[in-house]
Amino acid sequence: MDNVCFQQRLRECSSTSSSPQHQRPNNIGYLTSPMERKFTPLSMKPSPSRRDTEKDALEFEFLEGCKKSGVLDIDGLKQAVDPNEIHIIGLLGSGSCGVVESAMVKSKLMAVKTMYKNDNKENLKRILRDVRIMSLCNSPFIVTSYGYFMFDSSVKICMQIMSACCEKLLRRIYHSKLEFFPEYVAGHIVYSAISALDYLKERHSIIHRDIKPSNILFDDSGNIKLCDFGISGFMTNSMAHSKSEGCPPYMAPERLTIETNSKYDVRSDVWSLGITIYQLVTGIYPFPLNDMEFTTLTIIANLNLPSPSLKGETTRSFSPLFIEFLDFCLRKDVRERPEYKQLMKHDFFLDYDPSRGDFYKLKTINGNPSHVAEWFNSVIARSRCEDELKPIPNTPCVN
Ligand SMILES: Nc1ncnc2c1ncn2[C@@H]1O[C@H](COP(=O)(O)OP(=O)(O)OP(=O)(O)O)[C@@H](O)[C@H]1O
Repeated sequence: MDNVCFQQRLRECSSTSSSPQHQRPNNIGYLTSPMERKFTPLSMKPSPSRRDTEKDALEFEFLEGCKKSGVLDIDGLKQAVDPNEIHIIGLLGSGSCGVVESAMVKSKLMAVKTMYKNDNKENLKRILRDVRIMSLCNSPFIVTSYGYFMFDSSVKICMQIMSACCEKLLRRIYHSKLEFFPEYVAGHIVYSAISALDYLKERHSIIHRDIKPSNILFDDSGNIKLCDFGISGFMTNSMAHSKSEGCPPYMAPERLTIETNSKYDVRSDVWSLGITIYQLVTGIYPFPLNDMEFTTLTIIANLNLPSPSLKGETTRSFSPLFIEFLDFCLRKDVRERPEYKQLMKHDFFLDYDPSRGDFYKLKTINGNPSHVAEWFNSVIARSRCEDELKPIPNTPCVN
């Protein structure tokens, strides 16, 4: 490997705006401003001297999208909704691109994600991707979109409301000194996330590219769904061809290396899921994190250094099947890392497939009925809401 290129790619990654300490747009507020409530399609003709065809295409897509703005599909009923009918209740979360709030819309409780538009092409690309992919998807393992609103300076996506993301749960668990995610919950997350990722790949040729604890959501019934498609990409010949952003600490080694970062496939999401699961069950991000993100990324990208493994875990015990499954996901050399279809044949995955009847693991564990919903609700009951905002030491702070 050309060391100069490698170092350069690592520096790019560690300085990206989607680094763990995401930068937030300074115009984010909890409340919807009166400006946003008024829908006025933009006149977006760029001046001839500053013509950028890609930006023109994005702005055209935005104008086309405006035609469907304000039409929500709520429980099978399509209806035109006035932005004034969005009654914000409270903040659910925030990310690099905007805020997510709970809201009542036409007597339906929803999550409304507001993303702020600026002059930056990448910002518009990200917003449009999120809108487009959310509208496209129909999977029990992906948060459902009801529709969206487009305004001059922002876009709102109205979606199914979930109860908490894995990151918030992990923070609650850590600060209340509860047991980290049990293996059977990890199994349920693996089953749901891989089903969602496989659906995205097979049905829409989409790669998620941003798998991390904050993008995996729980509802009160124990359902697990993926969200946040802002940096997802469309693949050609099963390969992604853009060196798009992501969250560097969860990026696969091949995405950190200059020769391969613009040509990778869904196996990079397998790695990110592996790191996420490792963190949820041990409570620890598996690489040393210090002020120099560059150092962390160098360790991840170095194929000669060992991968994290639950084999060495001394504080908790895990089944050999789970350990093996995670070891497969965390193979540093992408050529040795399995794709979804291979992982879906692994016994650990199959144990959590509800269609397997008596073999379905969540029916009984040690003879006792065991449900993810019970676990989730007991964590919520036994921990404090304010802890969701407190970071965990040595863990990427992604939101
Ligand atoms: N449908 C939802 N229901 C409940 N909470 C949600 C929902 N969608 C998102 N959230 C919360 O809001 C947080 C931020 O959402 P999201 O990741 O979509 O924003 P983002 O700006 O794209 O963030 P990122 O910086 O991770 O890319 C999530 O981590 C989660 O806690």
